[in-house]
Amino acid sequence: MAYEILIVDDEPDIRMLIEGILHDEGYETRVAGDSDSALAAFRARRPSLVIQDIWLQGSKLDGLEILKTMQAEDASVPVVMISGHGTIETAVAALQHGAYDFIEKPFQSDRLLVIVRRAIEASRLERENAELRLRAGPESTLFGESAAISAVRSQIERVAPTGSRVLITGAPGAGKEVAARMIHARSRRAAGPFIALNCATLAPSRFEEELFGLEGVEGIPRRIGVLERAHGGTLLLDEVSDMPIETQGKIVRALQDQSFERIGGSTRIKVDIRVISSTNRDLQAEIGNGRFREDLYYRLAVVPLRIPSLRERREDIPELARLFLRRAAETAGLPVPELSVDAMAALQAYDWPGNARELRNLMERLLIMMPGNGNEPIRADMLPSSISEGAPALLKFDSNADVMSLPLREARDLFETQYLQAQLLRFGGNISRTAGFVGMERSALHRKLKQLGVTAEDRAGV
Ligand SMILES: Nc1ncnc2c1ncn2[C@@H]1O[C@H](COP(=O)(O)OP(=O)(O)OP(=O)(O)O)[C@@H](O)[C@H]1O
Repeated sequence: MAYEILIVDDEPDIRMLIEGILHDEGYETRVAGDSDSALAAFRARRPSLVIQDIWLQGSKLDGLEILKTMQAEDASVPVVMISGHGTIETAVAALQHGAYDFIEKPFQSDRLLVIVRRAIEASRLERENAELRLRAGPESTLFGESAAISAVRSQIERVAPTGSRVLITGAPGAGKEVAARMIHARSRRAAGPFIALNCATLAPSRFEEELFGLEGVEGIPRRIGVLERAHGGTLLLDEVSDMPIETQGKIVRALQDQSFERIGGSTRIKVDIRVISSTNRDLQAEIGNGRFREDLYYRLAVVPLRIPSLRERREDIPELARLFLRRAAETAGLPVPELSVDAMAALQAYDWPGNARELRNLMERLLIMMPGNGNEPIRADMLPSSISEGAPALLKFDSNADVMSLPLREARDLFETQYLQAQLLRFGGNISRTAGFVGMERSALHRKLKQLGVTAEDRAGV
């Protein structure tokens, strides 16, 4: 099947020129001259790629706004921007809004074709990767060597075989579902099903049918709910705080009796299920404002388990980053790239509001977008600017010409300060582990930090 490319440019000559170049290479094309027709074409049939001019005369939206709209509707279609002279800043903004690349006018046809080929290949790999990930099955081991995640793992080992209900709390993307799968995999129910119900994405009107199923009547087929499907195994109620309050009352009863009726049915169905729930909200507060039933809370939170955010365990970042890169490379059939020291330090200094999920997505994107397909190490300057800008000052040391104007003692103090700040950041501010790594006694490190004026705040990296 030929790839189809949508060309959006207000100048008919340029559109024809690009069409000609692409047709010669066997690509199919569609064209649009303004934002309305561009978006209509995009919505009518997804192209394999969009080539989008930044400046469009007489168009409702400019190229950047069209890009944002397309990305919001379907980020899997790569967009290559065309910029005229003096619009490089806009082109950079386009990259930040998800454009794959940009090409400056006037351009050589070879250059355009290289970018087009690469963009299509990258999006094909990205799609394949997502499919393979689904097939490879989800993660059921919480990786990481920090004290915080090791403590979570030992709690899991203890609680898994008991069959107790567990309430897992933690920020979005921190690994709550991985923890739930780990509990299931290490329980006596491991051979039974693991069913996850995401309460945040389910429409309130569909909730009860999804949970309890439907007794088929008069032409409506019978539907089996998740409570029945999870029989003999584990049911994860993901984002449980989003369950409608009326449904909460019904699930309390089902949990108490380990039995329920299908909607429209009158036979009680007995099940044997372990329920694990997860939330990123404060359920006590939800109880306080009447959105969550207290009796359900006490039934679910027999054993509470908190998954710490990634920024509370920065030591785990290198292992997780390498793990995610390796997984992505294996599924894409590409070599596993190294992460340079400066890239790793920048990753460790970043706060990861999206937690492990954000790290995983970034590693997958880097692998696919990298030049040289994994043969070169990933450097800090290849990371998004929000991450590379936060890299510890140490990394800029080499290019810091000012240091050459300092006497040796001051230059050494500056180096030691930056070096120790960066090392403390790697170890989450933990003095003992930092001391062990840099080869100093704990007390000597304390003295040194005091002498250099490195404060507790610098140590925690906040
Ligand atoms: N410690 C870990 N080891 C391995 N993979 C992890 C770890 N933590 C998270 N992941 C991966 O990060 C992604 C997000 O994890 P998960 O879905 O468990 O987060 P979550 O806390 O349930 O998120 P949400 O609150 O959005 O439901 C998944 O792809 C998961 O495989």
